[in-house]
Amino acid sequence: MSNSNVREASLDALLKIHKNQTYSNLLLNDVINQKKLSKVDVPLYTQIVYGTLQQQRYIDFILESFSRKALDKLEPWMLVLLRLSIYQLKFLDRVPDHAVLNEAVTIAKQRGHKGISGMVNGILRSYLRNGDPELKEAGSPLVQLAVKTSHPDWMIERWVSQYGWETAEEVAEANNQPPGTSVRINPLRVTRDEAVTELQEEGLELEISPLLPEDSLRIHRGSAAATRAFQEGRITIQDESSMMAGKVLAPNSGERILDACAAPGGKTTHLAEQMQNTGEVISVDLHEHKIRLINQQAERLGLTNITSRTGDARTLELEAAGSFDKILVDAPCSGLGVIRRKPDMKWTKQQKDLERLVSIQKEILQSVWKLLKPGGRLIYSTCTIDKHENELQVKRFLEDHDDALADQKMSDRLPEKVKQAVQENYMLQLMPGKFGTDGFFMASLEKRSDQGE
Ligand SMILES: C[S@@+](CC[C@H](N)C(=O)[O-])C[C@H]1O[C@@H](n2cnc3c(N)ncnc32)[C@H](O)[C@@H]1O
Repeated sequence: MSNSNVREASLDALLKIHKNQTYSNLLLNDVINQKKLSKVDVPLYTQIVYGTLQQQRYIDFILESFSRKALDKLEPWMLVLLRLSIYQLKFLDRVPDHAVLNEAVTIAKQRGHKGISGMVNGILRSYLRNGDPELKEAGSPLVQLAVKTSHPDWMIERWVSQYGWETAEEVAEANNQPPGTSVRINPLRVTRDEAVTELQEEGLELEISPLLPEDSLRIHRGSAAATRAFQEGRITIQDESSMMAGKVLAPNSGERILDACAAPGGKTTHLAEQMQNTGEVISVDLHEHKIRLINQQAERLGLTNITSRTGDARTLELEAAGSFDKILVDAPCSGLGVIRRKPDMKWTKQQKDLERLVSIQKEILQSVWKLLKPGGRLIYSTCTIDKHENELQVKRFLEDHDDALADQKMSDRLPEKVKQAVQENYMLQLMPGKFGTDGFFMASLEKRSDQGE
């Protein structure tokens, strides 16, 4: 397939995302599964689609200074074509400028009329002649940072107010870096060293995780999902930050565990593995269609100690009070810690979504707390970095619940390297990229055992 077909496919994909018909993380699987592109074309396609989404704000800043028409007045396909062309001219060294220009003009001729192709040609040539506009033209220092790192103003504003300028900038820069892939080893089927040998024999380049050396491998080259080790349940693709939630909950063999927000089952299966396929993990998710995903993972990994069911964790009355040894609440959240995996989130997420999520998280925590045994442990986790969803949520919960205690020993169950990110001994806030992981939060709470006795 030629590069021009890759660009057509990228244009179609970005147009679908632009019209809110799909999400970036689903697209790639679609294109590969439906064999729309050959294997060799996938890296360029991925780079153009993800890169254009990642840099959209900066690209629009460039386009605004060269287009006579306001960008929202352009036909969507033309805007998307201009964006992906500017992306290649500015950020992709591997494609020569004249090739980008020629193909953009050809596509514009095919999809539009002569006037449109002339406009596309004019805008791209002006950019090549004049280069980037001055960043200070973007506005205040905050807006300049938002444009430079290609984020919406509200996200930058929120991070600056919650963490200060320096961290906000680090987070925003990290969000534009490619995400890593790590895998969790299924200890019921394979040792770490056996997994290393097998994956290397399949051609993967990897290293033993510096954070969780017994449990995880970082994959630097090759597709973990395509390996026999994955298909036959010897490994699971999971970020190391998520593995830490399972390590911190630390379920024992024979225990009864609730995973209150469980789909697609990444953490449920980790808990079940740690329990040596004994005891019971009750895995609940609000969405019926996602229960299938948990079951598929359990089957793939050979786990029979998981019971999955649909349910609303805000009103879980299916279980007797105090009937679980440990509970995981991996709550629905804004996902602001995983932007590098889903760059379109920058343009689809809205600030008002966060308020709604904070109240859902609060309701879930309150409801499942009743189900925890006295002396039991609850881990609350999210893949966001927003303080309202994280530390403020947990602190308020502790204030409102006399029988809840901050687990001061959480650090003992964490990798040495991340302990510097522990707050007040019972909360961990990982920032995106800082330790090579996603942005992730967890807090460990214990239920008093001396109440009501
Ligand atoms: C962060 S994801 C969980 C990821 C999962 N723990 C894993 O590691 O694979 C949050 C999940 O919560 C579910 N959810 C949202 N609202 C819920 C509710 N009220 N009760 C139960 N599950 C809910 C969503 O469907 C979503 O699958």
